[in-house]
Amino acid sequence: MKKVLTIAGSDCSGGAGIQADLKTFSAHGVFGMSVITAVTAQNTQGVFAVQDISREVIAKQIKAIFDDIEVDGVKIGMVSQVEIIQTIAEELRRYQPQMVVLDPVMVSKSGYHLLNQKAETTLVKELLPLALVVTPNIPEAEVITSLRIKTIPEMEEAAREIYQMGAKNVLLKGGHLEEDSIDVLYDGQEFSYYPSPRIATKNTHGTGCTLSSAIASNLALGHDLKEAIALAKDYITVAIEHSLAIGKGVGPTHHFYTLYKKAGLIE
Ligand SMILES: Nc1ncnc2c1ncn2[C@@H]1O[C@H](COP(=O)(O)OP(=O)(O)O)[C@@H](O)[C@H]1O
Ligand SMILES: Cc1ncc(COP(=O)(O)O)c(N)n1
Repeated sequence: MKKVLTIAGSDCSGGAGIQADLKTFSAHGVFGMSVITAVTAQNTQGVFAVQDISREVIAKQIKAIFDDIEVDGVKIGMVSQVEIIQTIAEELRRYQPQMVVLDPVMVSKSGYHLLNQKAETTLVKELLPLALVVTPNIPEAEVITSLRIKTIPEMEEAAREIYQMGAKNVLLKGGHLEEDSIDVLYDGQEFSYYPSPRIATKNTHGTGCTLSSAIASNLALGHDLKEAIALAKDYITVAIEHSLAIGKGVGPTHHFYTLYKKAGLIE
């Protein structure tokens, strides 16, 4: 069985972060592992508190996994602050995993800064070069590049800029566009496009976490990057189509729709 690791924050309400990542890994038939960087108190309505985990304990979690287990894929999500980013970067430089997907989580859908703003440049400097692909959403790409992004050509321009900052591949996600939800990949040579019609739902809590974990799973399973992204895009589209009206705010996506359907557990 392939083994995939998420390095991210805990979302107690189960829609985003570590919890979304582990559900995504399970739905892909890979063995999920987690290094927890922070514990958040959040739900579908907002983020109410964050307790960062100490850099020592983060480093020891990474060491405990890599010293013992062969890791086939890594996804990085919420990393909070400068010291935590430096610790993760140091450990990854030591163990050198090849299949790293970096989701540069900055602000929650409810507007809470999950990444200290002082750490934005550290994230780019330290983690971007270690990743095979970085998956910013439009607001994150705007922070990284200082560009304003509203159209596909503007997404292409931003993806080029992020590539020039040291990313091997840039997948700029289009969930925040007004029209269809088109994700744009730039590999330094050409653009590839992953379109889907916009699904009319407010329940998109954890979509970015889920997409990056699905890409990491597909890479671990042996797919090349373009294939891994295409399959992950299909997975997130089904997960949003069947998203769950749980809680009073922005509900989570459905990780197991296809599996449950095949098993006859849902109509
Ligand atoms: N309403 C929607 N309909 C269809 N796809 C969507 C929708 N919202 C987001 N997506 C897709 O979900 C994934 C996550 O995108 P996005 O919402 O931009 O990321 P984030 O959760 O980091 O803000 C992308 O593949 C995007 O195209
Ligand atoms: C612990 C944690 N990590 C990440 C997100 C971003 O979630 P989204 O994918 O909805 O932007 C979150 N809300 N909480």
